[in-house]
Amino acid sequence: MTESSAYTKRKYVAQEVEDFDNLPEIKNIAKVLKGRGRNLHFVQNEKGEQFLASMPTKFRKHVWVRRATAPPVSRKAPKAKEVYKRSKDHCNVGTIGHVDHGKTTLTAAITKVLAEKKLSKVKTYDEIDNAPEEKKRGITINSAHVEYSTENRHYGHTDCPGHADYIKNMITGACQMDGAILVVAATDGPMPQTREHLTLAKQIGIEHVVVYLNKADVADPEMVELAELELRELMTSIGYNGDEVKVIVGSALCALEDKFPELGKDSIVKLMQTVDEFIPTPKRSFDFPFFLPIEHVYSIPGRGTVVTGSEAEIVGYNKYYKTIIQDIEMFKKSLEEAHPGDNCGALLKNIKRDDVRRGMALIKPGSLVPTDVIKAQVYLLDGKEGGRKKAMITESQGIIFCRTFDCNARLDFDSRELLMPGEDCSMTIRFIKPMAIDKGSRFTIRDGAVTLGTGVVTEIEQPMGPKEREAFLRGKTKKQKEAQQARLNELEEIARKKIAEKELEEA
Ligand SMILES: Nc1nc2c(ncn2[C@@H]2O[C@H](COP(=O)(O)OP(=O)(O)OP(=O)(O)O)[C@@H](O)[C@H]2O)c(=O)[nH]1
Repeated sequence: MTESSAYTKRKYVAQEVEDFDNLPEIKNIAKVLKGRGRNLHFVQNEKGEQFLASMPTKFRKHVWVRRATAPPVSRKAPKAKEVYKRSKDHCNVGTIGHVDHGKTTLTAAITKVLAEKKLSKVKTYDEIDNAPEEKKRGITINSAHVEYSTENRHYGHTDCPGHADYIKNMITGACQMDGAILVVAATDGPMPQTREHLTLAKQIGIEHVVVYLNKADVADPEMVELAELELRELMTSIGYNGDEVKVIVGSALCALEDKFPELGKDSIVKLMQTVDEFIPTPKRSFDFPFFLPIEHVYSIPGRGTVVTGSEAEIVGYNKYYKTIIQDIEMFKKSLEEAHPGDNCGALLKNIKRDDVRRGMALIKPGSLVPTDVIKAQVYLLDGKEGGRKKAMITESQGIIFCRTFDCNARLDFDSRELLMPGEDCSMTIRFIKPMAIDKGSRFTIRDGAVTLGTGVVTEIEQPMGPKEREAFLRGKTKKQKEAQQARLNELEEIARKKIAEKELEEA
């Protein structure tokens, strides 16, 4: 084959990759390419298949693509898409826990063990953690979605990242869960992200957690016992019933490698029996208009029913688009109708990839007016619960995480200036952009790497008018800032004294 014949000219649509938040693996490659005057682009062919290609910085619509990197063109008629059959109740679970404690290994092991009963397709460790399909489509690679069934239920399983840097993705992943499998390595016992993931799971509203005490193949019985004891204590301190929680001891790696069945395969069978028994299928509400929070091309559990051909609106981050739902898929199977709790993807008419971002919501037209002002009841975590030891002062800034969105906001307390750790109060929260949020939504407030508190929306207020918004975004004048700083110093002093007194009392 000559060099020139290795290229094909086709009308591919290319779009530069700009957001690397969920593509850390290619971020460095993109940097190197940039130095050479080339950029990474998502390229889409006539069939809608997407892949990544490096191209000169300038955007071009007609691109030369190496044959090897272009998707193979099948001469056969395309296979009819499998249809999702609703023969069992559907439940969303997932693995949470500290980095390297074995979440992905366990996810792979569950699919392997259930595949022996033809209840799942085997997903290897690499398929889950490397998700080439996801990379190709330019969606998140940090939390992976797999499906499997037991005799009783069909499961959507989200494997969350454990690393502290990816907490944002963990929150999005955990929002989809009706119950969680907490993975703890018996060799380490509970670690910082074990606590953080549990705290966040509790705040998001995950009431049912089953524990898999992993790596029992390399931990001696005393270590396993100690890890279990520490974990039960930790869970109690976070508000779970640590004494009653179900703990399954085993080794995901042994299950994956077909070694020591009593530690491996048998523990996975026991784990899934426990999940079946102790994580109840939530009652789904069909009465509300549909609301699907967007996580790139995936949607996470919503309410109401979505039918293909439905008109819909995309709202959030001060954007509004009208669209039509052309197709719905769940785990690559076609759905006629999406039900609340389905982990589905929707194909939307006349919507460009860049129009939509994580955190927006696909809703029934007119069912929700996005707002930038809400009233909420907020609880400030104390140090023992994974929060800060510091008090929070009115007019503080924070990042609000709600379903799949995160947005900067200002917190103005109602009728007080100080909120001590362990206390709660009502407040008005102003977002920097109108967001898709409704009464009763639960959210988490974070500041950098720390979870500050948790809240629930009590009222949806009218969005700010243009003048109010402009003033809000402009911030305070120099004089106002100086006056505020002086008051802040006074309040911080009061808070310090209060905390010192409390610590003295406790001692
Ligand atoms: N000995 C032993 N090693 C295990 C076991 N389970 C997982 N591992 C190893 O632990 C390491 C981390 O496993 P992962 O499954 O990637 O951990 P993770 O929790 O998914 O990690 P993150 O997704 O990065 O948070 C890998 O080298 C696994 O082979 C086990 O049961 N026994």
